[in-house]
Amino acid sequence: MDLFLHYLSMPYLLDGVGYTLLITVLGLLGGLVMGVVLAAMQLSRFRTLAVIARGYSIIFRGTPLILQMVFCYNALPLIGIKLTAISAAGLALALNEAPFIAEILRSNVLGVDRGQVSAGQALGMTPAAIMRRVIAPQAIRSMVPALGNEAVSALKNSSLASVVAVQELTLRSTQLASATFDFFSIFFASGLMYLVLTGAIAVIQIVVEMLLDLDRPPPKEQLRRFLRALLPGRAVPEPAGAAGTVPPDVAGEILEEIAVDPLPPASPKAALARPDREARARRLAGNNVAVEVKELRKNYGDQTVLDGIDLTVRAGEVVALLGPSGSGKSTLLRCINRLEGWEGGTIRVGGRFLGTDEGGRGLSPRATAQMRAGVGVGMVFQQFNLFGHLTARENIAGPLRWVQGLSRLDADRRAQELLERVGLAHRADALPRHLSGGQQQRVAIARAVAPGPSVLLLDEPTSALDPELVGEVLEVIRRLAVEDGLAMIISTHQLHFAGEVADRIVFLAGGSIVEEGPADRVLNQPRHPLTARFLSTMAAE
Ligand SMILES: Nc1ncnc2c1ncn2[C@@H]1O[C@H](COP(=O)(O)OP(=O)(O)OP(=O)(O)O)[C@@H](O)[C@H]1O
Repeated sequence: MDLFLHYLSMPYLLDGVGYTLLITVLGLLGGLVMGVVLAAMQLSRFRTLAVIARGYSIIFRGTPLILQMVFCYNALPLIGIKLTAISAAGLALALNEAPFIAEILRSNVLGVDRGQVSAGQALGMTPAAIMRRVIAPQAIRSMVPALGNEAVSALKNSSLASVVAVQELTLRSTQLASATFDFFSIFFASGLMYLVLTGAIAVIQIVVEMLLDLDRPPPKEQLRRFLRALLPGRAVPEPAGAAGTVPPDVAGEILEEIAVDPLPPASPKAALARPDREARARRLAGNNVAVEVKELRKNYGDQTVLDGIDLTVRAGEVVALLGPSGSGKSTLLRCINRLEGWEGGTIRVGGRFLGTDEGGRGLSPRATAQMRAGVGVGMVFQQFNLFGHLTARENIAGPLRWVQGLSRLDADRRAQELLERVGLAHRADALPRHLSGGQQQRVAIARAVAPGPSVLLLDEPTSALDPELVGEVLEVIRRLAVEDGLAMIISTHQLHFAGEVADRIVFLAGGSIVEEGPADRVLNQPRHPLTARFLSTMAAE
């Protein structure tokens, strides 16, 4: 035992620990930097870069680290790069770690819900802003455990540096054991030193995970969890109310969450029924054109999804898109917002060709995003697509700061105003996953109208909701239509709502508009047999 304690505090071995740490840090930091570059290359639009990165991964994941160490130390000098043993070992470890770290980064970036990316695009965020504000914060949270694993394996792999005579812990332990023949005490002491180092990595991982935890509890509870994670076998006293019973503040929160949160009273304007439809139609006919779609053709592979669509929507007009599933409603909305490209025809929003310059040449994703924000076209998605790591308030205020350049104060004020308007001011600090579907969609609508768009596209805004939540969302949309005078194109299966709110109904089937006209006329006296069949099927449901 004495010998064991002696080796534990022996400077010769402790120096070895220092070298071990140095190589590990070099390997991890270098691997992280190269991993980011490799991941970016693999995710890039440029195929050549992706192919080069993949080739690198195949070579460096597929060959033993020990050979890479020897290569860096003995072969690089042949081409004029002479490194010290420690630098060569650090470089080899970095080269070896890079493809593993790149895969962790890539898979976590791809794991972020694509709907949130579409929402960011629709809000006018540039690809860089989407990466920085939406993808990276969520990807980083989910990659911490895998990076912790990688750090532990890098630490253990650093022992291979002994092959190029780096005096790290394993080499020094072996040398000492060969000289003293006290194998057991020395290797036991060095094993314990490795355990302390990997234990420290585990502690760092736990702390980072806790700091990044979006549901982070108060500091006292955090300390208790930390101790419980460190001492899994030992009972750490639960605070009152933690076991079995729900503490009063949490119970209050849950009750608040499930409580009905009614919309504020409608403005007198919104409470009124639609004014005389014919007078309104005449007034709308004199308004500027908000959206103009001409001869739009869109294919997915061999399938023609939109086949020569012509559609004009005027400022303030509400158009309901009806049609059977697969008729192309969502695709049409996504094309209008330039979230999709197309094969033929033109689309103008607010008089501008979104995504192309005056000469018809395609703009970069960044320029398209800026144009989207400039023309003022908002979008609400079937699956809400709220940014999962941001509170309701931040979902609205964030894009106002990042895209419209508002100050934090102004953006927060506008977000609060809109949350009040959709009846959710009391849930401003809630994360999307703590809101019901109806509440999430109300926040998503508030987010879409926050920058004051002139055109709002709503893609089946209620079809992902439980029936009892549909009404609250439709009421928010109805009020927007009446109060704000936005041009709206709504794809919906809610016939009653379409009849009440829409000025015009456009019926799509097989990628073509087969009928369009005033909402009450189309709903009550459809002229095309497909419209009639669809309406009677929907009515029967
Ligand atoms: N990204 C895609 N890749 C390939 N095909 C697609 C893609 N998106 C849509 N489609 C196809 O395009 C057609 C139209 O789809 P779209 O979602 O626009 O219809 P929809 O009328 O909105 O349907 P629903 O009412 O069910 O949402 C469908 O046949 C669909 O399978």
